Amino acid sequence: MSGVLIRALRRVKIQSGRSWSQIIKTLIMLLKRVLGNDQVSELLRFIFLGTIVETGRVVGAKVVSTVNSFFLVKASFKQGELSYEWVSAYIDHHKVWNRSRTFRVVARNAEKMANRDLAISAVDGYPDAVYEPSNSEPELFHWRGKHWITISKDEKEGASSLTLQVWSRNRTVLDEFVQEARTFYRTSPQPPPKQDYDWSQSLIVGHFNQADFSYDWVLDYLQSENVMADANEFTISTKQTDAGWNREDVKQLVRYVPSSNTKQRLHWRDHWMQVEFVIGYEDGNGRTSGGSINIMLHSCDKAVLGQFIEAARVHYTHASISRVTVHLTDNYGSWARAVTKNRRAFSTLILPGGIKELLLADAKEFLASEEWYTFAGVPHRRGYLLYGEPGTGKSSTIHALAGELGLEIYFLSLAAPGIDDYTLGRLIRDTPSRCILLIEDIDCAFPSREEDDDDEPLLDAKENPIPKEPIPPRSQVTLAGLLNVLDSVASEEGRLTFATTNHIEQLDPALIRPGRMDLKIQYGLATTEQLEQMFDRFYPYSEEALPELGASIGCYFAPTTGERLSVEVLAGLAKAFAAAIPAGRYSIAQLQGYLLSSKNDPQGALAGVGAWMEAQEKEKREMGELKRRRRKEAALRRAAEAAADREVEAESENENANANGHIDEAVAGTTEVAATEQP
Ligand SMILES: Nc1ncnc2c1ncn2[C@@H]1O[C@H](COP(=O)(O)OP(=O)(O)OP(=O)(O)O)[C@@H](O)[C@H]1O
Repeated sequence: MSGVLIRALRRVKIQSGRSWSQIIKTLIMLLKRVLGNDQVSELLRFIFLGTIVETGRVVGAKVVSTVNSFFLVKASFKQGELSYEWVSAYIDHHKVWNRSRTFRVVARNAEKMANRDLAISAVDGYPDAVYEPSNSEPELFHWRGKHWITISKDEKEGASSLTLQVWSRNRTVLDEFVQEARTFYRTSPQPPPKQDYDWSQSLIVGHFNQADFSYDWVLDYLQSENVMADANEFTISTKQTDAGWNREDVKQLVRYVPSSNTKQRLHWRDHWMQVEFVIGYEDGNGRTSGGSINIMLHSCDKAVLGQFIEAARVHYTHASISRVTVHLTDNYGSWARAVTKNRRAFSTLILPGGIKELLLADAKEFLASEEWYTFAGVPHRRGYLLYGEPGTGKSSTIHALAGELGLEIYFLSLAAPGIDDYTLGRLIRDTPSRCILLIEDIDCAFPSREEDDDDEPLLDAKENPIPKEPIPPRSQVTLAGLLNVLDSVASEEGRLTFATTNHIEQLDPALIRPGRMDLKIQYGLATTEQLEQMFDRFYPYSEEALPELGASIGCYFAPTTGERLSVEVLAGLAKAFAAAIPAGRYSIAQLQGYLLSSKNDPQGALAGVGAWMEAQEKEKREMGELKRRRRKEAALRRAAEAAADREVEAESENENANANGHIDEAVAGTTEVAATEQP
């Protein structure tokens, strides 16, 4: 074709100076010649037809779009939006995609699926084949039998979208559709899908940190609600301190603990919620901290979160009636997760007359008189110091009292790692009002404490007393820091502070003055009265006990005759037992250990007590001997080391002196040489 054009152009000669009419004529003539060519005219016909078709298509599309916008209402829903979940769940429920002929086959546990039609369920404990429609073609949905809706889905990893075209001029159909999808989603008994999106814009999200007490309430409550019922990812633990999540298996050896960042759904009082467990890190003592529970409520009513927290708190408090909660610190100076112990009945304490009653009455009176304290301008706090021999019941009293008063214990060891003046202050501020703050072995914290109560000075080979080794400070807490905390405003909120020590004489008087330690109670070794009470407690008599079942609580037999021991015989044995043991010689803990060895044989217990005491005395003597020997060896070693150090020092002094002498001599020699060399 280009050849034809070139030939035609060659025939035309355009000379300068010709008029425009001649040029036009020439061009027309040229055009005629070109058009006269068959190939050119064919080409032009194609161009013309193409233009008509394209124009028709554009006009048609314009008309369709105008008609669409006139007769259709369009809406799109993006993944990550709650509205997308409503519509997705709703159209899944109406099996809109079930007509699809394109599937993605996945392996799932179909038992809990909302749309089970799409699963080939084998019920053999193995995952089922589940058909997920992966339709890119729009589907026509005849909604409510009268409205046509075209639904198309654009599937993209994490960014899918749905587009709806409602065949109606009226937007109210779309409104009704969305409203119905929303209601369906909200009231559906099916759990909503697990979500990774940040929906804090539309839903209420609550974070409960492990360091906060609400964490314990929520954790306890969720356990009781069996929130892990449909979980399938666990960490298996045999530690009793780990929270077990299988409600029926509380006492099982193996515990199922949520794995890191597990998400669960829970239907709570008509609201769905997503519960996420973020597992903390374990410190050197095997305690975890830094974990949290995040709860996303399918509601945007903050009151629902409030109701949930209140329900958790009430449940926790109620459950605590039969147990005592003890909060412990972690390695970073924060309160870590609490442990709970069965409550100890106050009546099981064996203390000399009146002490229990005095303590209980004092604590109750204190807790009940907050107003009076405010009125009198006296800080509302009370300190108790329980001191005395080990194993005499100091800690047991505090635990029993906490159970009796329904208070939680915040246990502080001043020598624990991570506890210094600063963290101590923070810990105290973080405890709630109305609790028991327990500082055990308060004397351990300060350097004044001596390891040994044997005051007899040790002598070296020349009978000179050997100085005692200074004991390094065990705690980073200073006395001033502790006093500050005990006097702080944070301690004035109805807190009972209990401190225990075996060495009251080593405590600074400032620490135990009234106002800091208001009531001091001495715990001594077992008195005759306590011994008798203890025997009674170990071997009670019960009318209800069935002798035919053999020895049991409340029913004992004489090993020789096989006769059941009457209440009078048991009382006589108790008196004889108390009389056989010298008062103020053994602690209740020691005697408890002995009696446990003949739990069902009170006569045997009485008969064997003499031998037991002998063994105790022998052991005590041997222990005393061993301790003295060790101390002596250590002292001699220290003395030998000190002597060796002195020797080394003396030697080095000698060497220095000698070296200085040589240098002086050398210097003198040089002078001499220099003098002789002079001319
Ligand atoms: N007075 C008591 N009444 C009842 N049980 C007691 C008594 N004293 C000791 N026990 C028992 O002895 C064991 C140790 O008691 P506990 O820990 O209360 O003694 P403690 O005085 O606090 O000892 P430590 O000073 O060594 O801490 C516990 O099992 C407790 O049941």
